[in-house]
Amino acid sequence: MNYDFRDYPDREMLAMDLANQIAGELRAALAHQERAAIAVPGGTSPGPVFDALCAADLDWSRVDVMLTDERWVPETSERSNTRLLRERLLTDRAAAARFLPLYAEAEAPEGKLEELAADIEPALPLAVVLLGMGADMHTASIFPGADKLEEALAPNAPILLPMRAPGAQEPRITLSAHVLDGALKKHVLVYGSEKRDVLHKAQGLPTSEAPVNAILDGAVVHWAE
Ligand SMILES: O=C1O[C@H](COP(=O)(O)O)[C@@H](O)[C@H](O)[C@H]1O
Repeated sequence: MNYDFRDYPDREMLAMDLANQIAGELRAALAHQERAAIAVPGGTSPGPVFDALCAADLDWSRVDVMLTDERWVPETSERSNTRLLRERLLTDRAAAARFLPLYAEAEAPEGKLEELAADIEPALPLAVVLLGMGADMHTASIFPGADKLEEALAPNAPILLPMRAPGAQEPRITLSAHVLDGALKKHVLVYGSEKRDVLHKAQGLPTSEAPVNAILDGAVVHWAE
């Protein structure tokens, strides 16, 4: 597994620097293609990166923004990744971007998979992906022990999968590993010594135990305490 590990003095510097890198990569993609797609995580880590990225000076009207994964909850829920995205990324200059949702009102993700994937397919491959990682080595909503883990890691996986896992409070929907790994530029955001050690321990483990390994090759890991 070959990835670049960047260690920052603090989270604020990481957020500014990472947002600048991503903005540069989106600009570069837009210089030679009509549209560029970016997938970003939810959870507790990416908010400050979104706060910096939303002000980036680039042609957001040609950018497709999607989540790497979503919890199957409405936007009114505090746990909605879409809500975080709308509040912290799809604002300021980035309000001009096109949002491709991973949630639609339905009891369970299964009923909406095809509809949601149909909108995402023309936007692929991703120009940029930003991923998070849980302390259990999950990334996006590809969890160890999940019901559709093997399918999500398969090279011929569909774009989207529903996912239920012991480590997840609610049903999830996730981009598959090959869609995430197929991004031209891959970034992983990790805070704190516990997750740094977890990432280190993931080295050499099979992707079934450490799903994050499925996307690490060629990625840049951005870390701050
Ligand atoms: O549930 C999720 O968790 C991961 C990690 O989140 P964090 O709060 O530990 O940063 C996140 O990357 C994913 O998008 C989210 O749905």
